[in-house]
Amino acid sequence: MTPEGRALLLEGGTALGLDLTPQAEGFATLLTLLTEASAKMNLTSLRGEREIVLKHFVDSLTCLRGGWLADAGQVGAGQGDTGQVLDLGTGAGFPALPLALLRPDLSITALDATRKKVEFVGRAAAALGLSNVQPLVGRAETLGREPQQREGYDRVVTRAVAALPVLAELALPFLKTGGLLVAQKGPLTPEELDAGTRAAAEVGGAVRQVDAFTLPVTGDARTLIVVEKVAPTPERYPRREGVPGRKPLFWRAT
Ligand SMILES: C[S@@+](CC[C@H](N)C(=O)[O-])C[C@H]1O[C@@H](n2cnc3c(N)ncnc32)[C@H](O)[C@@H]1O
Repeated sequence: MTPEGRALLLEGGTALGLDLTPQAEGFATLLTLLTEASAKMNLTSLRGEREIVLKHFVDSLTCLRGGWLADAGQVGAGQGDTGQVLDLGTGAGFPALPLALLRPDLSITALDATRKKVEFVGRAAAALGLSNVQPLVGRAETLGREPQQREGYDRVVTRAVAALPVLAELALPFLKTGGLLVAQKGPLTPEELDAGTRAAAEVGGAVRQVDAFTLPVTGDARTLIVVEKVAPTPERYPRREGVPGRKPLFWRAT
């Protein structure tokens, strides 16, 4: 990472109230791994140090806004003191890898349907010495029905994966009652929020916060949506693979 890239990383962190100095070397290694791997396969659309630092690294860490992940281990008392976090649709490891660098106390499962992306996340986690990241390949619709996955997590984080009604159906089955979905999105329309609120209620959730803000340095619009699981998800959800995206609850497919 160049001195300019490091300065941007630290500036972005400061804007989020985070001192990233201790993790700067880890982020530099991740930048190298991502750049090398992207030259060989289609891992991420973002290219170039500035974009990766701001729109992958700093953007990923905005899931820490509001402190919703601070007490992830407190949910489901008696299950150990490590918060179980699922990153649903992690892609090349975002937000899972930046989050794991900052929060060794969290046990993060990085799930994606695309094997080569998950394999990259596993390789990157090993190179970074992150023993708190577990890669998982598969579709959320199917894994969310497996007994060892369903209701297995304190938090689900997810960045840039789907419309809110789709996220609610895919994510809520993974959460213990009392757990939280922390969804990172771009701008959110009132219509999407309305459909997402109704979809969340259908699968056992309630929207707790909608936090609209701008990404440090770039000024891009972002929204962090927090949904609490207040009741078990009905057995019929999630519907079979592809259906939540094709026929979203209370929403039109995009
Ligand atoms: C636009 S990418 C975002 C990746 C990453 N979260 C990021 O912010 O860079 C969306 C990812 O979600 C994954 N995905 C979408 N629907 C999924 C599903 N039903 N189950 C598992 N992964 C899914 C895709 O394979 C893709 O890698």
